[in-house]
Order: sequence, then C-alpha cells, then structure tokens
Amino acid sequence: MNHVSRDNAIEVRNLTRVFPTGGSDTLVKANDDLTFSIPRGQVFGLLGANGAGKTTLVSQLLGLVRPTSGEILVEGIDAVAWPDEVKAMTGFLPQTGLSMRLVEVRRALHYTGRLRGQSEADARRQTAELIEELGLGDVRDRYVDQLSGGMTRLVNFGMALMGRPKLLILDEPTNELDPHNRRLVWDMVSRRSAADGTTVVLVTHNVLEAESAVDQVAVMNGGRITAMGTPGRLKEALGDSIRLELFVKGDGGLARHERERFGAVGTITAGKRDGSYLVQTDSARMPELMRLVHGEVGMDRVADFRLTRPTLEDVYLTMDGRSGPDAAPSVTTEPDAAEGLASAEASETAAGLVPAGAVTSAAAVLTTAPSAPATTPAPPSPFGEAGDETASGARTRQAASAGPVPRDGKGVPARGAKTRLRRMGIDLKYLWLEQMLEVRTTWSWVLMFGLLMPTAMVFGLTRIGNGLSDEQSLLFIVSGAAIFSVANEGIGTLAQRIGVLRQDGMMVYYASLPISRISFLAAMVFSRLLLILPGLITPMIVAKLMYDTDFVISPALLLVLPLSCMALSAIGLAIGTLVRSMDLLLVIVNLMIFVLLLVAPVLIPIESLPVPLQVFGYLLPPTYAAESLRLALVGDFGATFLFDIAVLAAMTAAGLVGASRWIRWRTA
Ligand SMILES: Nc1ncnc2c1ncn2[C@@H]1O[C@H](COP(=O)(O)OP(=O)(O)OP(=O)(O)O)[C@@H](O)[C@H]1O
Repeated sequence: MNHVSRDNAIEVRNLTRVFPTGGSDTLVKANDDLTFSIPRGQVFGLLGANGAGKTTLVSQLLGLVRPTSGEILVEGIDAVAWPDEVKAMTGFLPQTGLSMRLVEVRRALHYTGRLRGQSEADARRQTAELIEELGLGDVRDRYVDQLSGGMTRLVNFGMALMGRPKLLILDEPTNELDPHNRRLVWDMVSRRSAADGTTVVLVTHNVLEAESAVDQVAVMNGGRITAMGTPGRLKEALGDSIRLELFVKGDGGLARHERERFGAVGTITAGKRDGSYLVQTDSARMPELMRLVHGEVGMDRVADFRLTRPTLEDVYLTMDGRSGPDAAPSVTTEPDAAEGLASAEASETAAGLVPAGAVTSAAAVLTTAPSAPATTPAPPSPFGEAGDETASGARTRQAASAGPVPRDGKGVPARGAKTRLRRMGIDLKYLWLEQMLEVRTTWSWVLMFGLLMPTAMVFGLTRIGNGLSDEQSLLFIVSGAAIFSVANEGIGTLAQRIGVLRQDGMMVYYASLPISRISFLAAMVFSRLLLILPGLITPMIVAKLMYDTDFVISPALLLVLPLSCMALSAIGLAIGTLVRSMDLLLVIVNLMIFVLLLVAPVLIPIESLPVPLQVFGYLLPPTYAAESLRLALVGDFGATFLFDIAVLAAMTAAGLVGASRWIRWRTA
C-alpha cells in the first residue's frame, strides 16, 4: 500500500475500467488510468460530455462496478475489496431508477436510514428534519410515485442524505427541479460539506449552477480527466479574458461595419437569437469594448448587455474535448506516486491547470481548495453498533471521537458475528416491510385470486364426467389446486418482479445500500408468504364444506405449507435472476402454467404418465410440493414424505443461493 493521506476522503490510483462493446474484439475504455484524490469535506464536481465516463467512475467508488485495474480508497477502505463498508458510509442518488416508490415519503426516508445502519431513534429524527428542510410536510403521507417528477427527485435527494453519510454521491441531483428547489438542494449540499465535513461527489451537466457549490472540478473526456482544479483556477487558465454578451434592439442587429469594429477588439460570435452577440477578448481591452457599446452602437439600441469573466461553463466547453483538438489543454492523470498523494502538503503554488504533455500530479491540482476546517468534527464512523436501537445518534458521536476505524488484522473494519446477525435482522425487517407495502395496492386482487381460483378448481374439477368426488380424486384435486395457486404466485410473480426491478434499474438502488443479497432475496420470498398461504388453505376448506372430506389436519401442515411457498418462491427468484430478457421471462412463466396443468404431476398421479414425462415430472419442484401435501393430508409421514420435505428444503436453499449468485449486485 502506498502512502495514504489522512486528509483525503477518496484516493483513486491508476483506475481503468474497460467494457466490451457489441463486437467481440472491441473494447471501450470508460475510465482510462485515472489518478486523483478528493480531500475530506470537499464538494467535487464531475463534468463531462455524455459517455465521458462519469457514471462508471462513481459506480466504481460505490463498488457497483468492479475496476479492470487500479485502486480506490474511500476513507482509507479499499472499495473494491470491501464495498459494503463503503456503502455503509455513502449516500447515493442515482440518475434514475430509485426504488421505494410505492411507499409513503416518510417511510421511504425512514427505511433508507435503517437500511443504511442508522438507529431507529436517529432515523426517525432525521426523517422529520429532512421533511421539514425539504419542504415535504404536505406530502409526507403520500406515496412517492404519486408525486411530481421534481418532488420525487427531492425525496430521492433526502434518501441519499439519510444516515448522515460521510460521503455523498449525487448523480444529477437537480434534474427536474424548479429554480427554488434547485437553490435549496445546492444550499443543502454546501451546508453539509461546510458544517458536517461531508465529502460530496457531484455528477452534473448543470455547470453554471454547480459553480457556486463546488470546491473542485474535474472535466472528463473519453475516460480521462482533461482538467481538474478549483473553478477559479480553471477559469484563470483560460487566460485573463472577459466576455461581453450584447443584445441589440430591432431587426438586423449590428451593421457589418459595427461587427468589424468589435471583431478588431476580440472575437465576435452571433448568438442564436436575432441581435445577440458574444464578444470575447483580453480584459485589458475592456475600455475599448465599452466605448464601442456606448459610442458605436449607442445605448438607445442596446436592449441588454452583460460583461462577465469566463464561467465554469466556458471551461467545460473548452475542455470537454468537443471544441477541437487544440482547444483543450489537458491534465495528465499519471502522477508520480509520491507526488500524487502528497496533496495535503501541496501549496497554493500548485497550478490549477497544466498544459498538455506535462506529467504532473492531478492530486496536487486538487490541493488548492481548502480542506475541511480544523474545527469541523469528523463525520461519523459507520462501523460501530450501527443498528443499536437505543443509541440514538451513536454514529454521530462515534464520529466526533474521530479515532481510526477499528480493523482486524487484514485492514478490514472489524464487526462481530452478533452485530452482523443483528444488522441482517434489521435489513430483513425493513426490506420485508417495503415489499409488503409495495404490494398493498394489489393485495385485494391477489387474495381474491388466491381464494377464487382454488375454489373454482375444486368446484369445477370434481364435476368432470360423472363426478370426481371420491376420496382419492379429491386428494389430487385439493393438493393440485393448492400447489397450482402457489406456483402461480410464487414462481410466476416473483420471477416477473425481479425482472421488473432489473428492467427499471431499481436494483442499482438496493445494491448501493449496505445490505446483503441474501437479506434482499429472503425478504422478497417472505413477503409472498402471506399472499400465498390463503391459496394453499382454501382448497382444503372448500373440499371440507362441499364433500365433508376427512383429511388429516396435522401439525405437519405447518411445515409443508410454508416450505412449499418458500421452495417455489425461491425457484421463481432464481429463474427471474437467471433469465435476463423480460420477454423470455414472460414466455417461461406462461409455459410453466401449461406445464403445471398438463404434465407436472400436480393434479394427476405421476404413475399415470409415460416414463419420459415421469422423469420430467421429477425434475419439477411443484411435484414434490404436491406429493408432500397429499401425503400429509392422508397422514402418511413415511420415507417418501421425508424425502419430499428434504427436496423442498434443498430447493429453497438452492433457489436462494442461485438467485444470490446470479443477481446483478454489481451493475457491470
Ligand atoms: N455496462 C456497460 N457495458 C458496456 N459499455 C458501457 C457500460 N457502461 C458504460 N459503458 C460505456 O462506457 C462509456 C462511459 O459511460 P458512462 O455511463 O460512464 O458515461 P457518462 O459520462 O456517465 O455519460 P452520461 O453523462 O451520458 O451519463 C460509454 O462509452 C458507455 O457506452
């Protein structure tokens, strides 16, 4: 490990990320050998054209994308090896695809805080604070997806702030916001960095707005950083120039000879609007310029004019690489190792911008901005008893003590098994609650489906031909209707739900939280249990009422029923994570319904099938669920029953393990 500065929140060294493109041999270097550091407490703006590599960079900071090569340290923690530790201290606002859309605003904030490791008391307190600060009081009880685009963005911004993270990564935070709310967001960003020492990485195209909020800016182009420094220094690097925006009244604008007079003082460009011009020149020629405006054009013809220094937008337009090969001086990002990380000691003499070809330290460029004031308490450590219900604000207090993060022998933040288990329990609870609340709008339909469909099956199937109401037929009809209902809701719905989460980009949000995949998947499975169980029980009740069956109602049903739900749901999750195409997923789910009705020995005895179909039947999970239910209903708890139970348990485990392996927890 190289020397690590204690003042830097983020250190990136020789970071490269390559993506394969459509063609087999072609590769795109989304990030190309980046080296830089961000001092703690800074607001760091990341600018660049579409496809410049900004999202790839921030995704790697969060562990959502694995670098091809290079190193990332966030608060001294290796983000590649320990992404969860970085996620625990990072608030992330993705550009699109946030989850928690079908819960109330207050719950979206509260649950996010809890999932980020915040104590219950602190999560509640911060939720109330943010609702107040963001002006969300009137909509606190509304579902997030019922809000306007701008309000939703504000909620998403609030979610990123939950847990009082040390690091905030905001991807286009002011998209869709009105001017008032944009100002609110920039003010909150500045306040957090100045007062709490939060480090902020800001991806934005809104250069003019960001100018007032950022301490440092990096301009990216083609995967490389072409310029980096404070906005002031970057602007200075454009030269001691000024710009005049001139708006002339009436038709025709400036006469030809007038344009030539301005052209002799600087460069003049006609704007898109009739009569609008931009003149750029050396600041020493300002008096000449003003004489031309006043004397040559005359104030009676001037609708408006603005004389300004170059803006950050001018820097961006000059350096994002689109203005031609000669326009952009570039900063090389290959510093000398020692020099690159000596940023804390680098002085005001560090240049804001370095001409192309010069090998220099990008980190040194960064050092000209002030680091967090000495009086600023260091931000909280996420590695304590984060889930402590009673220790309100525990993380904040830990931060104030600002000691080094406790590590085990391998540089990994130390956490006991008890703490991890407790965290898993909390994650499970809030993910489950979110899932349950998300499906509440469809509860009535699902329940009705779970009640009506099995009832209709028992009613209809027992009337086939001369009637199939003998004890044996009833056994198959009842167990078949029950398992058909579970398979529909468990396999079918869960497979599609995962597909929709992936398609809408919502997985990125879950993956950015410090939760385990298993907690996420288990919460999805458990959230289905209550919806599925009625479909399992209804056929038995209907058969009892219609035919007074004397099935054995034993405690074993308490094992068979939930286990069938979990096994089939886990298989549904595995299918949903394995099959990436939503269209294919829909085909599979619909095929499954046919297979269940026609081939799988759910409604028919397996011995009645031809041998090839028997083999096929034994490969299908519902076969074991139906068989174990039949055996339980006749009180046969022999070897076959135990074997079926073991297979269902194994399927639950295999489904969850498969899903957690195939789920895209990293976006690439
Ligand atoms: N998963 C991926 N697979 C293949 N190529 C990718 C992947 N992700 C990004 N890229 C490519 O990497 C390059 C950088 O993309 P990235 O999304 O990081 O740019 P960006 O600066 O964030 O753009 P924008 O401003 O449009 O969001 C692009 O050429 C993009 O096509």
